[in-house]
Amino acid sequence: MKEPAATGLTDEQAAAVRAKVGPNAVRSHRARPVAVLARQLRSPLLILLLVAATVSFFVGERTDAVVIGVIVALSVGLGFANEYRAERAVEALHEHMRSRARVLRGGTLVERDVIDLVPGDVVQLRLGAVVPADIELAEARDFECDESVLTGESLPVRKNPGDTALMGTVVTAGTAAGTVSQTGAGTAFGAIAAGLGERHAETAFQIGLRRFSGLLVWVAAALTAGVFTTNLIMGRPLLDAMLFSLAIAVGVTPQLLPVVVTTSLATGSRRLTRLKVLVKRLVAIEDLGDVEVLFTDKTGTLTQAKIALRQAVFPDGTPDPGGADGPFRFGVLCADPPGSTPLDDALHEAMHDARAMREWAPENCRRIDAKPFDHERRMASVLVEDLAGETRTIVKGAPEAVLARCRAVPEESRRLAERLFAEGARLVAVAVRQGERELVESDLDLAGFLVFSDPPKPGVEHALERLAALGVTVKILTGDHPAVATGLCEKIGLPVTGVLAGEEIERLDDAALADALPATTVFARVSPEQKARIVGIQRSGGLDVAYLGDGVNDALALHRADVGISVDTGADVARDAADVVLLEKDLGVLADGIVEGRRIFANTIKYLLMGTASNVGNMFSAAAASAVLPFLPMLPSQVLLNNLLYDASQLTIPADAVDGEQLARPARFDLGLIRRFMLVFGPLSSMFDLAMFALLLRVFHTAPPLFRAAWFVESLATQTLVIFIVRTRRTPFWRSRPATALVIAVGVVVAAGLALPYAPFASDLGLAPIPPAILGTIAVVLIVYLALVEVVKRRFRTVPAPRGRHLPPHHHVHRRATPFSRGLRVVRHGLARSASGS
Ligand SMILES: Nc1ncnc2c1ncn2[C@@H]1O[C@H](COP(=O)(O)OP(=O)(O)OP(=O)(O)O)[C@@H](O)[C@H]1O
Ligand SMILES: [Mg+2]
Repeated sequence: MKEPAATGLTDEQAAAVRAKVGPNAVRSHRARPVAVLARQLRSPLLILLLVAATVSFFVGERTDAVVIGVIVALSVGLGFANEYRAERAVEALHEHMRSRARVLRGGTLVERDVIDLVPGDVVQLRLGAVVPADIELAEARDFECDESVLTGESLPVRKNPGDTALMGTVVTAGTAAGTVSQTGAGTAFGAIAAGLGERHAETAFQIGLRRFSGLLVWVAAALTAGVFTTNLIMGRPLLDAMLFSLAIAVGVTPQLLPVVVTTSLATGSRRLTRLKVLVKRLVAIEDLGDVEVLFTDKTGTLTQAKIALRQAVFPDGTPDPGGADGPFRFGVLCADPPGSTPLDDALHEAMHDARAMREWAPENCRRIDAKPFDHERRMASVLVEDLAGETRTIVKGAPEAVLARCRAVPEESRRLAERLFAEGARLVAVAVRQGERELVESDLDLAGFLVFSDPPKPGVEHALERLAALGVTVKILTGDHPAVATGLCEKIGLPVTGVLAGEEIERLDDAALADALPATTVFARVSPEQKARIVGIQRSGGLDVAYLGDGVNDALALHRADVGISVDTGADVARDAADVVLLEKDLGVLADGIVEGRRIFANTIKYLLMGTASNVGNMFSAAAASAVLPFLPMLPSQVLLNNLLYDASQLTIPADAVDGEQLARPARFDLGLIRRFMLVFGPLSSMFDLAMFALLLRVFHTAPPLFRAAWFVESLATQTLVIFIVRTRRTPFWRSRPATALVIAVGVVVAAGLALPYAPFASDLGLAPIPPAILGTIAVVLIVYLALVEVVKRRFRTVPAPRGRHLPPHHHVHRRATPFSRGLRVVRHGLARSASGS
């Protein structure tokens, strides 16, 4: 077996093992061009079409077959380019967000990317961390893991030395260390993640989209079969009938749908990055848009987190000048090293400022023992020995916790604490016990209080107003005192309907707590577990819950929330637990993120409504016309070209602007609405097409090339221009301004369609130039059609979105798997290292 766990592996040994067993990854996030291309070609329709075109090239119409080939290649290229770009965006996100484990390498504790772990590595685990591999525990102190991601069991499981902490589970209590026994795909977690496939999780929205595509597949199948048989009955050549019906089927199916969704998400993530919001998984943007309740911690979100020591006072309230026996000195002696907690940092800062006038120096005291600050106990204590050899336990922490351990607390000190709390100060009590040789935290003497200030952040009021306007309820979960939290709420204009303190929450069972949630704005003096419990109970009530926090004490709640949001400068367990990382801790950018999520949703719906309303209608008309006309209303290649141009005009929809009123509430996918939309607007647009046919045949007596050219232009113009009406619920539609990109794209496409019949290669496409009289007719038909859609769309105005939980299955596995994915860069790095190691 391997050498003792105490020193772990060296980096070279680890690299050698890794060369053999591979990285600790459960999936890969590399954008692979071949895979993306394969996805574009996966459609059986396209393959059938290409086969038919090839056959026709050899036995029949050569130009038509070539044109079909070119158009199919163009649309595959279009889909490929867009989807590949989106995949690259995902890849870039991953490279931003590596997660690190604490591992012993060559006897020293270092941080390494989780995917670099190998069997034999000795790893340390702490509260809130995701277990980075299967780890056989050598030591464990009060250690518990939440294994629900593997077992579904939500109660934490106790782990003792000899047990295995399982990859992907979350440490809910205690600390532990042990040796990695299995990594990556060899773990249970790896097996589950692998079973879900390489690609990211489908959101509820994407599931809805898939159902919707399923619906269209049926429409397409029915249409194709119908068109094919009628065309055969009408005596058209088999190959023509086949090509035509396949082209219609291609026209009906929204091939670009997946592309539009991923492009929307990628565009959204780029915009958010500019706003200093990083999303770890693209789909998290959509989750952001659904947020209904936001829990947030207090420090740094609502306050400036510029915590400064305002004053130190003796128990009777007189100021401490900073002498050797005052609370200030004791507080400094009890502070954890810089960087541990904001309060201690403020103490270090204050000491630095006041250094010159001190007759004592902390260096003159020797630290014999220490219990660092812990969010559960809300206290820190040390045992120190001064130059004279005198020993002293110093305890500092939340006044409730410290005063409970003092032997006699004067009534005036309690009143003093109450008063300071009411003023909104962050307050810490300091108490000492002299003479003992070991650390004793009872029968203390109160030395005084340290009063810290942490002013509200400017701009918070405005951010809260925005969130309220977005329908998001904000609640505070803080380890601080209730009076401080409510005082702050008053200052920043957050109406407080109710306050619950940790002790009271402890006494409530889940049902009672669930009942209390709606009326409670402030949860104070809550422990890390309580934060997570509150988030969990709020979620089980059916609302989408986000949690914003940056401390070690926030990690559990971040894991539990639908959307975990942390801050770049926060504790690393918090950052690892989050889906969204803010580069600046600011509620305002969060509102931007929520808006972005909803914008993407709204734009995708636009694309769907467009596809069903006009595209399907057009294809339907073509099918119907082929049954009554003596010739094909459009050649198969023209159907495809028409569809390609239409698709191209739709590609800018992800960048379109969305009306404010549509962003005000989270929206839910409503298949019913889309179906109704299709049933009303499909026939409506077909009616106009059929009227156009009648005019072309009866009034203008057109020959096939002119007939096809006229209808090509009319159908392209109606189906693309209608976007300006469908994209907004406002009437008249011009009260909503579309994005310039959309206007340009649609304009260019319509112009191109209009120009085609006059192009030198028009006859190759089977089109003839359109005379002015027919152009005029097209314009009239177009205007009447658009006007009618404008009127009818009002009927679709208010459809209350169904609410309720919608997170798809395996959401948590996908989310937990994010850090364990391997990208190009990381793999190369690993190879380079193992090469140099050998
Ligand atoms: N370094 C420290 N030493 C002693 N006591 C501390 C220290 N840091 C915090 N406390 C006490 O513990 C309480 C809870 O702090 P904690 O950091 O758990 O709150 P929190 O939930 O992070 O608060 P917030 O919501 O404001 O971020 C504080 O109000 C304070 O009384
Ligand atoms: Mg905090």
